[in-house]
Amino acid sequence: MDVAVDLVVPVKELRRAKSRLAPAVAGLPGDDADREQAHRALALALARDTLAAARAARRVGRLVVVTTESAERLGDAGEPREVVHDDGGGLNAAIHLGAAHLRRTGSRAVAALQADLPALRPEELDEALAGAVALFATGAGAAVVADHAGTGTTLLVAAPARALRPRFGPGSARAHVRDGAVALDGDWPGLRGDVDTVEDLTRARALGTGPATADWTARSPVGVPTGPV
Ligand SMILES: Nc1nc2c(ncn2[C@@H]2O[C@H](COP(=O)(O)OP(=O)(O)OP(=O)(O)O)[C@@H](O)[C@H]2O)c(=O)[nH]1
Ligand SMILES: C=C(OP(=O)(O)O)C(=O)O
Repeated sequence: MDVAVDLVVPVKELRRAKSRLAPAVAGLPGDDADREQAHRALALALARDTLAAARAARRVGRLVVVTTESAERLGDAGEPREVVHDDGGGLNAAIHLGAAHLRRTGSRAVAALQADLPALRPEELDEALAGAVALFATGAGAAVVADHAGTGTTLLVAAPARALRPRFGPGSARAHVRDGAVALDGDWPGLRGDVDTVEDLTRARALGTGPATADWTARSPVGVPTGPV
């Protein structure tokens, strides 16, 4: 196996996650509790598909999830991964916790991957990680993959000798580049396809999502346009 990079995936507490996706469940039948349940199920489906694709990537070594959710909820029992408890400090703090956990016991390059990439394909992640490792060989300290809009970050990779220094949040792609990360080019629509809004979910469906998100949309069609993107 061509292992090169250890991965941190932050997964927010499901009942607080993906608030911008509320319109996807607003028209569903039932009461508020039913819609909240469907909203949590959608956030979980996005994370499960992301984690399954990441686990299938050949270049991913250890995979650490930082979350308050249970490991069993987040995927198949057979998927090897470690879980670090989120201490409630927010997204960048969660990534710091995961990276520190990895670096205490390892010396590989470390990356942070967002957990809302339901159309991610393992080959895309492998290509991006290979691109980052090639850059490190030329002296770069970090590499970044911007989201489909070009403003956010879906993947941040740090060379073995450098701290990860996550600056996730609005405008994070530019913040990571300002901090020395090199932006990776690549035709990786699934890797760049973070799902924050119903429009993003429609785009991801057109690319083809993993089974958890496909199952959610099949069972909860209201609020998710089914026409051409
Ligand atoms: N562990 C952890 N993960 C987080 C936290 N905040 C965001 N994330 C994760 O970071 C990634 C990107 O998060 P956002 O798109 O900002 O997600 P969000 O806060 O759930 O979405 P909105 O409520 O719509 O802003 C997703 O994988 C989230 O699960 C946090 O406080 N802790
Ligand atoms: C947290 C980020 O983005 P979003 O909230 O748009 O997913 C980011 O891109 O750094």
